[in-house]
Amino acid sequence: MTTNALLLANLGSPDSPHVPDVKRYLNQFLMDPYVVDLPWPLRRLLVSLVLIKRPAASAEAYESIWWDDGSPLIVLSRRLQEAVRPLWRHGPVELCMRYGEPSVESVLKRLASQGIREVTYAPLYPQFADSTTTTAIVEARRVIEAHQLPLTLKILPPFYDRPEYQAALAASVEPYLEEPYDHLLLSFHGLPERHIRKLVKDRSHDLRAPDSSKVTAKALAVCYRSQCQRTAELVARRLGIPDGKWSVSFQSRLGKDKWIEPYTEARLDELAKAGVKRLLVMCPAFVADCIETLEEIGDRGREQFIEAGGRELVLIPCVNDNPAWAQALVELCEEVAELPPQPIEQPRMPA
Ligand SMILES: C=CC1=C(C)c2cc3[nH]c(cc4nc(cc5[nH]c(cc1n2)c(C)c5CCC(=O)O)C(CCC(=O)O)=C4C)c(C)c3C=C
Ligand SMILES: [Fe+2]
Ligand SMILES: [Fe+2]
Repeated sequence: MTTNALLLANLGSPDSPHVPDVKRYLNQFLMDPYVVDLPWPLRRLLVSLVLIKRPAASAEAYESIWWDDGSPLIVLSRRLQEAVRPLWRHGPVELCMRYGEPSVESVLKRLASQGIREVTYAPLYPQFADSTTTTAIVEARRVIEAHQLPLTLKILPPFYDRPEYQAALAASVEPYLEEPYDHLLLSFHGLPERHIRKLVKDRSHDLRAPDSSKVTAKALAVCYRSQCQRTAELVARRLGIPDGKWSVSFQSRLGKDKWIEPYTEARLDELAKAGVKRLLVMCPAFVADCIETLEEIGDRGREQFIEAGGRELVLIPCVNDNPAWAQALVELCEEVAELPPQPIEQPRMPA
């Protein structure tokens, strides 16, 4: 194999937890047509309205979780990069972020200038969504085309059901099951239902389905909610958690649209009211802890659960830089790197 760089791509964070940086980051993020999928004038209007109050609220949330060496998402992604480096035998291992720094553009340009010609590109999202996977791929292709970079991309597909990932995920949860607990909640990042309806052609596809067993392969390939449900079923089965002792929910709703359900906020109340005292929560839409896990679940969610009558909420860390996850990621990426170059598909256009 020729020199093949591994490029890990995650979502990104603001440069600092201060309002101007958070506002710039939110503007870049929310103006992405794969995230807020409205025609430009409407998107601009809606995002401008969100940018009146949200930057201050988000800045306060970022401030509360920020580490000495930066945003947890970035620091943990860097640590993963370091853990992967000695395992990847084919070339350099780099890290980029879809929003903020280090940008996809700066890293791809640097790789090309170093003489790299092949890049294994790994969007670090276990489940597929246009607002994460597609936009990460479209941005890399845009950069290559705009700067005429002599790079071939080999892309890691979503890996929610891959045994390598599932084993690493389950191993990260196992120690938390040793003490008695009442329930395990798997809280995934939410998504407007519309994002899924656009992709699933089958009108009878059920966006409320309590399990993934009846979902067709075609729908599963593009339905984020079904992939989340399948992720949870596989990990619960692997860990031997009985049905009824685990459930799925979706967090981080923004705006007034209908997002996929059940909402995590509602589930936290329901579980406390149903007598759950010691609740474990894991967040398998994320491979690195971030504002969504540490602040939304670890701080606000915990407070809400206890106010509703629960006793303890234990937030299980993401796979982060666990050696088993670094090894699994390398195995998944090696498989992709060994494939012949993929034909360039036309990316699906937003909105
Ligand atoms: C329309 C809004 C949003 C969609 C759709 C969305 C999808 C989505 N996001 C992630 C992963 C992450 N999101 C993070 C933060 C975050 N997400 C949104 C909005 C949407 N996300 C906002 C406004 C924010 C910023 C924080 C806030 O103000 O609440 C993060 C963490 C970033 C960090 O710096 O820590 C991640 C990771 C997924 C997986 C997803 C769809 C599947
Ligand atoms: Fe998000
Ligand atoms: Fe959030």
